[in-house]
Amino acid sequence: MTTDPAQPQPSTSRRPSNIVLIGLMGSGKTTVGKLVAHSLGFSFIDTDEIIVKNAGKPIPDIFAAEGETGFRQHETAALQQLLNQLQQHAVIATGGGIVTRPENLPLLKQLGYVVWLYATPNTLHHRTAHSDDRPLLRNADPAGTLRNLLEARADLYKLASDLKITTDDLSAHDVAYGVSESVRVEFAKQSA
Ligand SMILES: Nc1ncnc2c1ncn2[C@@H]1O[C@H](COP(=O)(O)OP(=O)(O)OP(=O)(O)O)[C@@H](O)[C@H]1O
Ligand SMILES: O=C(O)C1=C[C@@H](O)[C@@H](O)[C@H](O)C1
Ligand SMILES: [Mg+2]
Repeated sequence: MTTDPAQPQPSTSRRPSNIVLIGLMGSGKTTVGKLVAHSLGFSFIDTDEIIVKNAGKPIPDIFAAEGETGFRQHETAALQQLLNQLQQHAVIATGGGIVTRPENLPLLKQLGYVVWLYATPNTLHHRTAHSDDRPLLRNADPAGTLRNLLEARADLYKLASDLKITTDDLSAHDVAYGVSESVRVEFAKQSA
């Protein structure tokens, strides 16, 4: 388990007891998020699911009809919706591009403790190659796209997160265990 807490740790004393997962497509936010929620007895929320429900159509159709800009507007609205109905004890998986709008970064931290699931583009490519439901990877060079997205977003993930977990050599269950144990310690500190 490789974790990297060596980044500025904002005060979390008044933040809700939620876990927010960020990272590129295929980093495991949805898969790991469900496992963490199950193991901690938390509820599970996925911003991609909220967007699909609100828009009444799947993500590729939203991109086709409204472009990436339209999708990003739905994404910010989903975060605002979550903050307006703020829950405790939830695991919130996000979409891979949630950090690309600067106004989303403070919203993520207001929602909870933010964990960046990191993997190399090669790993991400292997994990996403079987599926066609990610519009940004529907092109001739999805591995190159993932490399470019990592380059463009890495600093944003770092800025937005309280903790980074490198997942390349870990099963989804191992990652979930690492997240659960890290947040147990964090939430115990907060309530001390
Ligand atoms: N640590 C892991 N080891 C092996 N496979 C994994 C791991 N984490 C996730 N996967 C697999 O990778 C695929 C993508 O995972 P998942 O959909 O959870 O990613 P995501 O971060 O939610 O992506 P997106 O940003 O597109 O929503 C799934 O098939 C999942 O089972
Ligand atoms: O990384 C991204 O920009 C995306 C990731 C997915 O979770 C979806 O939110 C959508 O396919 C866009
Ligand atoms: Mg997901």
